[in-house]
Amino acid sequence: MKIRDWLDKLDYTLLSGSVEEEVDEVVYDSRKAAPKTVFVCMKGTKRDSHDYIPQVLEAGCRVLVTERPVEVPEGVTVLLVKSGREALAKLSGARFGYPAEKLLMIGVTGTKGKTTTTHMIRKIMETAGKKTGMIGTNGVYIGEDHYPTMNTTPESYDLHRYFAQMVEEGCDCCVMEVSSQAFKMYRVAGITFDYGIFTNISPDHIGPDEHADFAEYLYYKKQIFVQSRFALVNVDDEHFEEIVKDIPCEWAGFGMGANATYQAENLHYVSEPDFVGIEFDIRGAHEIPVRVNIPGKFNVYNALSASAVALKAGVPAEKLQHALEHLKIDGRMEIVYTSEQCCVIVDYAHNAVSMESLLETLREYHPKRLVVVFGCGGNRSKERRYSMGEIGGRMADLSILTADNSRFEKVEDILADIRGSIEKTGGAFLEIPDRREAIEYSITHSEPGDMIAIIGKGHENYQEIEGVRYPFLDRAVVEEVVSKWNR
Ligand SMILES: CC(=O)N[C@H]1[C@@H](OP(=O)(O)OP(=O)(O)OC[C@H]2O[C@@H](n3ccc(=O)[nH]c3=O)[C@H](O)[C@@H]2O)O[C@H](CO)[C@@H](O)[C@@H]1O[C@H](C)C(=O)N[C@@H](C)C(=O)N[C@H](CCC(=O)O)C(=O)O
Ligand SMILES: Nc1ncnc2c1ncn2[C@@H]1O[C@H](COP(=O)(O)OP(=O)(O)OP(=O)(O)O)[C@@H](O)[C@H]1O
Repeated sequence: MKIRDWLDKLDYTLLSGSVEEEVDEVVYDSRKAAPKTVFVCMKGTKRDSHDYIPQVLEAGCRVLVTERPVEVPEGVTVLLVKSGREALAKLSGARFGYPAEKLLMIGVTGTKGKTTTTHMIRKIMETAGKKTGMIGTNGVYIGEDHYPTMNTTPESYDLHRYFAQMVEEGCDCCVMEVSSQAFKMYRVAGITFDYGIFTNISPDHIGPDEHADFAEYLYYKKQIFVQSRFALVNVDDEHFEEIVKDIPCEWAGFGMGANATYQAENLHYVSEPDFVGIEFDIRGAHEIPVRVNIPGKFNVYNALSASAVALKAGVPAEKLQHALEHLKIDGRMEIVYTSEQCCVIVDYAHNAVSMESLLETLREYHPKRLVVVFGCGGNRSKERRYSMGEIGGRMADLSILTADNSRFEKVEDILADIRGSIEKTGGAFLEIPDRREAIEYSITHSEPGDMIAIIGKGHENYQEIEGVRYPFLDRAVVEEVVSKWNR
């Protein structure tokens, strides 16, 4: 392979050397440089990898992609580009033979609901016999294999590597979460999504190393429209008009509003001993009644957009109905136990906005008592402790305060911060610093008809204490407690 073979989508200026140089790999970490690799330099948020060029050349690399002219020994090939990250994305696509073009690509962006919606789409597609790879916060799923990832949307090189693996393993489809940060950092540059979903937007991810302000956050989220053939947009979002302003692709709306092409009507909250979820009718472009096996009004939106994509992709209504009725998503409104006595839900809600919407939606099921077990992470903003404490006190019948990744702080100190705000509300609360004991207490002291929400960690399978991650999975603890308690 010659570097020339990977340059068809790249805008570059050849500063030295030759495009006839032999190559066999693209790398963006100097520690992986070797003979026949192309090293792509970029200015990161912490380091500028142009600084590693001497080590890279030492390791035998002969082709560099740089954002500025650099001094190199004669014969070294230097390709000058505007953005190293964008170049990495384009080169990686070429390196793996553009695997995304061989898959039905579905991208999901938005402040909330990305993980849930991608899981729903995968379940529906697989029920319809379409093998589907998935990439997002919970990791990468290809067939029975699962790979953890550092970011919601991994770096472009890794994305193309996973797409190639999906193609190799016979996937028809790939559904992935696309964070606004991914658009900003060109992780998905050059990819066209057959369907792009915009779930919703609210102020989040604004601050150092993320977005300067809400306008920038919205701008990057809207890139989904630039890169999609067809988009689905939440018509009920507070910012709907801004979202669809100057939208460059074909699109349809989903939501409860009459202007939605995929509209939800006749919504019912179902709470039966063996089924807790939502029922509604999809109206508009189709007329299909569905039952979704996870509770929460916001899951109507997640299920609607997932259904819209599936229906557009030709999935039969009965497959869609079957998939939604038998859903289970790790750590997202996951019903771990349900009986006449109580219903235990594990959810990832870990900030005030998601905690509030979660408790609000669980209230609609009219539980005898709504009990919430939660804590807050250590060495993070204290504001979260005050706001989550206030919401627990105001919206739950009982809050059980406990550990949640205390990191280098004492759990008791974190709980004291939460206590400060919960006390002001007059809401009932208990402090049980050990998370296992807190979960156990919530179940063994339940009253018939209780709904217990264990929140904050969702799918995370560890507790982070003083720099060490100890195995801990809320779901497993609930299952253990319930089996002991039922004996
Ligand atoms: C702020 C940010 O997004 N940073 C991302 C970025 O890292 P960076 O630019 O800071 O990297 P850097 O450490 O400065 O290094 C620059 C370059 O030097 C190279 N290097 C480094 C060391 C060395 O010895 N040799 C070398 O060549 C690195 O490989 C890199 O190419 O590129 C890395 C590789 O792709 C990402 O893992 C990293 O995400 C960090 C971990 C992060 O926290 N990102 C968050 C903000 C994020 O992306 N979040 C969204 C989710 C948001 C949501 O929930 O909606 C996500 O998609 O995960
Ligand atoms: N459509 C939605 N609107 C509002 N809240 C939602 C929605 N879907 C899920 N949630 C709530 O937000 C939490 C996170 O959901 P999910 O993981 O699906 O979103 P995400 O976009 O992937 O979020 P994150 O970027 O934090 O990983 C859920 O646990 C639930 O409490």
